[in-house]
Amino acid sequence: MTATVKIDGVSKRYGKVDAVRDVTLTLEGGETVALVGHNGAGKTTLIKLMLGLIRPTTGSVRMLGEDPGRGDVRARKRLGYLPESVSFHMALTGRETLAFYARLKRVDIASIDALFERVGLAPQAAARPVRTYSKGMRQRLGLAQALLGAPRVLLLDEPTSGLDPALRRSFYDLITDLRAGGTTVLLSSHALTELEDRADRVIILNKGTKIADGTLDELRHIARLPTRISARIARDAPIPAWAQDNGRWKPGANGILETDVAPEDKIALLGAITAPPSGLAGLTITEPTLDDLYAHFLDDQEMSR
Ligand SMILES: Nc1ncnc2c1ncn2[C@@H]1O[C@H](COP(=O)(O)OP(=O)(O)OP(=O)(O)O)[C@@H](O)[C@H]1O
Repeated sequence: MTATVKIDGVSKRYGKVDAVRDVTLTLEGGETVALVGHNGAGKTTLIKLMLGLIRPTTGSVRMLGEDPGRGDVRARKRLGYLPESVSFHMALTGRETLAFYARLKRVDIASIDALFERVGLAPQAAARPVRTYSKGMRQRLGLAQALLGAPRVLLLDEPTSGLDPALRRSFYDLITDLRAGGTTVLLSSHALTELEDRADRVIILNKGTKIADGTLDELRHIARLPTRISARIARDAPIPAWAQDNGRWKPGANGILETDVAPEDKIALLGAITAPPSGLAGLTITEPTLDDLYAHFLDDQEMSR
């Protein structure tokens, strides 16, 4: 993989507000990365720095090897951006809107029909004024705009907010195709649950500082949060020896026994309870979710202040 985005020691200060503080990160080609953080954590500021819309107070930003702040059109063409709230001219049709952005980006207008198809906007819809569009259709048009010129880096700010589940699914299918084609996709979002299976890597920002960066497995490894094991014993089986350890197992609903186990003890415990005769009728293993990890890293940072 090759690095497409390199941010080195970047800070951005607005008056007395440190919107981004000393952030260093690298994104690779073909990687889908989730950028998560509370409101005001600095996500949009970081994206604007990557686009060259604002300049860092200190540090350097390199997008595809170039400084995005130089405003070089060729370099910009290879970046795609979907802002948090897309606002289009309501009187223009979808096709006119996309043609306008294609001209701005100096992209061949002949490519826009394929883009409409790619984001799932029918030709009849493309011929209608944007004011008649639903929120989902506007978001699709926004995505088509971001995809103009087949960017190698795509920066999407809250791309699925307000979309229904079917639209979200088709949105993520598109992201999967882009990832396969080698595009770097950065998704800024609050929707942690839906990102869990979609992002290769998660970056957590808090108050402008990067507090975690890794795959879900890496973050789980660092956080050392316990895994929950829920075991159901077969009704007609005698109570197995392992289930008699009242210090470990707590009774849950419907006769299920539950315990939280530390990462280093998990395999040994699973081996012990599944060894025949286990008496088990069911077993559920729940790893810490992205929500749990997010809360953990935020607490950790607050405690170390
Ligand atoms: N142009 C600006 N002038 C002054 N302060 C700003 C400006 N832009 C952002 N900030 C401040 O910088 C901090 C980070 O804002 P930013 O918009 O980057 O956060 P965010 O993580 O994108 O939040 P949200 O999830 O609410 O969109 C906030 O305290 C915000 O008020």
